[in-house]
Amino acid sequence: MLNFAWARRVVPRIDTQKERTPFLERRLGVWRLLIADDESSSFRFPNFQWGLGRISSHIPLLTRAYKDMYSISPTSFWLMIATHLWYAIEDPLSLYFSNRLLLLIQRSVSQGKIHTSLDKDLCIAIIARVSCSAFSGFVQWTSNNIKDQYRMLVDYRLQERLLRANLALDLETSQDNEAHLTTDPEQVFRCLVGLLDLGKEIISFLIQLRLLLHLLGSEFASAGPVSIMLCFVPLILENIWDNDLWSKAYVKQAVNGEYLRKEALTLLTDPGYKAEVMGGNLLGYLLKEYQKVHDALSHIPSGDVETLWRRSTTALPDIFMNLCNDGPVLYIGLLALMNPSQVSVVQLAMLEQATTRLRYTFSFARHILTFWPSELANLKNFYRVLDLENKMKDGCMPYSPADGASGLSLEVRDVSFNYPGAKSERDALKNVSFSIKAGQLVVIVGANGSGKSTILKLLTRCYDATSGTVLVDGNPIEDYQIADLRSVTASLTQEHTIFPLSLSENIGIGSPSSVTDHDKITQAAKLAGAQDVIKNFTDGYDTILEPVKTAYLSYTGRGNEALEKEYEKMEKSTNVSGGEKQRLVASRTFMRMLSEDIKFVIVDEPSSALDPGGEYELFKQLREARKGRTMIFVTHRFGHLTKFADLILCMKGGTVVETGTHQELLNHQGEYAHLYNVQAQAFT
Ligand SMILES: Nc1ncnc2c1ncn2[C@@H]1O[C@H](COP(=O)(O)OP(=O)(O)OP(=O)(O)O)[C@@H](O)[C@H]1O
Repeated sequence: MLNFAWARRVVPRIDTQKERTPFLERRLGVWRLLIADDESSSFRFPNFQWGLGRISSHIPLLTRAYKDMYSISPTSFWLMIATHLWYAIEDPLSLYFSNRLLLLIQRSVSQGKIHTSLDKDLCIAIIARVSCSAFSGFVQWTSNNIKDQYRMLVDYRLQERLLRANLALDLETSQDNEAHLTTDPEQVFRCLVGLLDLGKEIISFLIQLRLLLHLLGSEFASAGPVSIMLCFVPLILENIWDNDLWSKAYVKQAVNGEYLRKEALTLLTDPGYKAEVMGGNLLGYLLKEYQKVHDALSHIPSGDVETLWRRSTTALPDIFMNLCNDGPVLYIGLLALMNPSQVSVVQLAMLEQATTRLRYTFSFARHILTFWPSELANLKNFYRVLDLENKMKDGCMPYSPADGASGLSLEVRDVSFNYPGAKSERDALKNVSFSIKAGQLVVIVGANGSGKSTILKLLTRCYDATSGTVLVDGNPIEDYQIADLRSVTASLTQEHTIFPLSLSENIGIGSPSSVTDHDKITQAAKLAGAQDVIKNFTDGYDTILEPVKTAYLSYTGRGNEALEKEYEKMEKSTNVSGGEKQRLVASRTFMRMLSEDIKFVIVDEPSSALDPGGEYELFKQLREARKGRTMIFVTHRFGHLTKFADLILCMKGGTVVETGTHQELLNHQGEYAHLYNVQAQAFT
């Protein structure tokens, strides 16, 4: 790698010497650029060396990937290998036929008459050349078709595997960095085919080399090796002057304060900020601030870093590279000048043709190896995500409540818990103990951050306690099969949201086995008070409130007014109020609760956006569905629920500070009474 005068080495602060990764740093305009510089200054074929080294160290991974690819469609796999083999010999073969044709024509012309045998040879050569081209066209057409179909099939299967792996992750594992690795299954196919392409180019190169030496014959032998060497020169120089930013591994960071402020001010034009910007009459202020940062930026070269990089280079490398590309032809021309009698026009043409093909082979191989590292990284990430193991171990014991059971009984014994990776010093829960009898209606109250929602997460086994035990019907919760526990639980929390599906499916999915049961769906919507909301939509239950992106406008379509209007009509997402959304989401929980199987219901503050009437109705309907179920509510509003509760848990700072009924806790005059009185005072 060339050491640029402007570059300075940056070593990130990492503890061990071994882990140090040097970068070249450069400032361009508002950007700070860090360029990976793994092999420092010695001369090399960086990409080739890198690529082959990486390939060998990833053989197990590649073998696994090819096996997967093969198992998806063995026939397509072998057909693809066969077409690659054909492509490997196609170039040398057509080169051979072309040159044979040229030689025969030359001989024919130089002898001034056409011999019978020569004529026959010429015919065969023409037929061979034409057949080769025709067959090549056929293989190309077939291989494109096979490859497209195979790619779609592989993409689909790999997407499915990734989806399955992601859906199977538990909450804790899904929050891990590892689960968020960037991976695109579509690139997996490209990576595997890229390696086949590379193999094809290597075979093709070796055969071409052999052929070239053979075709040139003994009288012109010395020109061959030198011409081939000259083909390498541009490749070597390209690596030395590898000065295209796109071919480097880099990270760019905007470090100019004014630029960042300009970006922030521009962001404020987004529709999400519109109401506040208008309401605050911020137009004048924002324009003035924008002008200020704009003035401050006027002396700094603007544009993206890639453009700035290009502008900072000179034309000399480009000129020199072009001359080097012409090296083989110039060399042969020189030979012809020095010794015209020895060099024939046909030989010149052959050499020119052969060296052009060789150069093409080199640059194609280089192109593959430039992009291959990122494709390989993607492949690696893909399998890392597939191989992720859930941190939470599933239990073996099935959970099947007895007939006529009045709900789950729960016991929390001396439980402490901290969220994985939490930055807080304080445990989210500390030495919490309580027990809930089957069929009880329990309300958890307490200040923000006191641990109410966390308790629900442990009772539904979203997380396991750091210490202590949670018992369900007398057995440790970890002993049960998680899927069984989930199948008897219904939940409604603030985190519940509307899926990008029809309203009917949004509700029906609460009980997947009844997803098409329209009567049940309307009943659930009625219980949640969502029926009137749904009736207002033209498409009723078929409405999709937040659809996935449906339309794409091509780049050249921009500016075409008629097309743009059509495009805008195609994108329709509908906004609903916060309260309407909560009613729709609650319908899904009611749908679930319509099933007799549900024995445990948790409700976490689902009514923040509901009007008082809506809130009262929601809690009433939930309470009325309590028969045969244990119910736990988390709420900040005491009125509708706490008076009906069999048990109230009052929390503070991660512990349960009081337990009892509404009246008992009021008499106790502690934390609960304090919270209750604060609310009650508002109405007196
Ligand atoms: N995913 C998380 N990662 C790290 N810490 C968390 C996480 N969720 C909650 N906490 C922390 O755990 C503590 C208890 O949070 P929890 O959500 O249980 O409180 P809460 O009583 O339900 O609060 P609120 O009334 O505001 O909903 C808080 O200190 C909170 O910051």
